[in-house]
Amino acid sequence: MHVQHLEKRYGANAPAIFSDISFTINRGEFVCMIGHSGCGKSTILNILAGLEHPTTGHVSMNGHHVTQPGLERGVVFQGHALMPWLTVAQNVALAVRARYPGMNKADVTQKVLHYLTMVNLQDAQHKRPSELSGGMRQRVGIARAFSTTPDMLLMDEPFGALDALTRGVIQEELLRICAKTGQTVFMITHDVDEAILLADRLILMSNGPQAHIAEIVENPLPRNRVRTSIHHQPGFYDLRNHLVDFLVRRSALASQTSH
Ligand SMILES: Nc1ncnc2c1ncn2[C@@H]1O[C@H](COP(=O)(O)OP(=O)(O)OP(=O)(O)O)[C@@H](O)[C@H]1O
Repeated sequence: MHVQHLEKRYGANAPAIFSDISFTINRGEFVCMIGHSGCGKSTILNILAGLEHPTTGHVSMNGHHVTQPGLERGVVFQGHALMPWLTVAQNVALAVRARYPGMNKADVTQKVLHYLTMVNLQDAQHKRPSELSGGMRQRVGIARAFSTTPDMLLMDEPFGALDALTRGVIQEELLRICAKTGQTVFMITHDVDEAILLADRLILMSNGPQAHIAEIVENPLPRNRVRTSIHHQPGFYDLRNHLVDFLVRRSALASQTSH
């Protein structure tokens, strides 16, 4: 996916929320975007999803301009966006059938159960979203996105509402899936440790308004990262300090110098 010179303004005379946002996401790569609230991360993700349009600039994937949502791009939102009248299993099945129209019923059911088990919701498959906690609903949204095996997974703070234990399990599952399938991912997170564990590359945004990309950092830690031992790996604390220092100090400086 190529992202070129994105700028977003709400109103002709309004200041840009962000400008000149350009980056590439290579096939099989896991890219995280980090930045303070309001710098436009969700808006950028929505543009990559085709749900919003930039004021200027464009996004292309597999040689086509992204202008609308597509099944080859799976989105996990902060809010889960489930159909309230369908059960958990039916919500996931709906997505699987949309993505694979010819798949037989038994295969759909098996796929649904596989991804619900991944997020530990196999026992809740016949419940409706209103009967679930917020974290459980979020896990259904994650299972639904994974179940469609999209070319690119777009995730806007997908684990923010989860308890630490579930979060860890799903992070590890995500790493496993990515290693196995070469899944391409663009993810927004506020969590520095999560970004270091998951991302091959980190895009650091300056503060808004008129936010821009302050820095793109390659993760120097090798790809076989493991959550429980990553902090013992050489280079972990250097990277962590660099990111925390950016968020605490340099993100605001980067924004001032751009004005
Ligand atoms: N429809 C809209 N009209 C006007 N301003 C908007 C609209 N949507 C978003 N904004 C503004 O654009 C800016 C960026 O919003 P966005 O949600 O993309 O930021 P974010 O970095 O994802 O924040 P957070 O981390 O809090 O989710 C904010 O200042 C927001 O108020």
